[in-house]
Amino acid sequence: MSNEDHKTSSQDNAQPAPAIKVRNLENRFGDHVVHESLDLDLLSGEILGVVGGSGTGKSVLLRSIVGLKRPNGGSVEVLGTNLSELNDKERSQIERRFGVLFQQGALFSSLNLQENVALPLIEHAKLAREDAERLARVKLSLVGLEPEAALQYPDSLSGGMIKRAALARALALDPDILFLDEPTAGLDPIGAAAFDQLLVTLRDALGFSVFLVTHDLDTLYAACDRVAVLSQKRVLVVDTIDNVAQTDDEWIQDYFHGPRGRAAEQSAATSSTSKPKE
Ligand SMILES: Nc1ncnc2c1ncn2[C@@H]1O[C@H](COP(=O)(O)OP(=O)(O)OP(=O)(O)O)[C@@H](O)[C@H]1O
Repeated sequence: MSNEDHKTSSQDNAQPAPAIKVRNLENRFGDHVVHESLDLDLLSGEILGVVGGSGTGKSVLLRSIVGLKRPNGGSVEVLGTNLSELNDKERSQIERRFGVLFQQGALFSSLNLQENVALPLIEHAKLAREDAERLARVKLSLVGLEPEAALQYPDSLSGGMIKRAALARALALDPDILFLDEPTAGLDPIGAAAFDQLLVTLRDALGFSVFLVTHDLDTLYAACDRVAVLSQKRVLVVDTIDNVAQTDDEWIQDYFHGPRGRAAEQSAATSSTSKPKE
């Protein structure tokens, strides 16, 4: 079944152009085909959760959209522009509209937090160091870090603080689209829930779109407007979580209706604060 078959009825009504439109995507490494005829839209302003079994190509999909892997076929349109038709300069202009947070956080350990967040502002926005660091402190407070954290180094911080700082850096250039690869991996459940809530709050306030690769069922329930499941080299289904969970597929049934899935569903049902707006 294609993505088109799974559109919710609200999507059939007038919708803004998708932030990202992936069509017929193919990715392979040698003979190993990872994606084939993969279609997916990231709707403007939505938080889309991308899930699938290990090795189904979630990270490769993210990397091929943000320009870290050139697809072997198909097209990726970002904000109405087909990436394959751009020269290097045009492409880097589009890529500046992306914020990316990888699983490891990837902060520079030799720089304190404000220097880490200031770096893209100095390198890409060409701000003077003092202005960049002032703006970096604003970004750090936006993600809920206290002013004292600005001068701390990554090694002295908790996992949750590092994720927040990495998020502040991903937001440094006011991106239109935020890409997150397993943002809650390694966080305790309370830290992970706080991160999910922060993501929803920032999306509501700033209006960016979010492409979020995750294994975290709680994140899917708490933060995602829609969920895309990767399987058999393509997107098997993309829809609201409730509709996805009803899809007749062995992996989906195990994932959503196994013990962890039931616990996440129950926790989402009893939570009064974390559900994003439809
Ligand atoms: N640079 C690479 N060279 C060769 N094969 C690769 C490379 N990157 C990824 N792959 C392969 O592509 C497939 C998809 O990898 P990917 O990391 O996207 O999976 P994933 O769905 O994100 O998995 P996980 O949930 O375990 O992180 C895997 O079989 C992986 O081994």
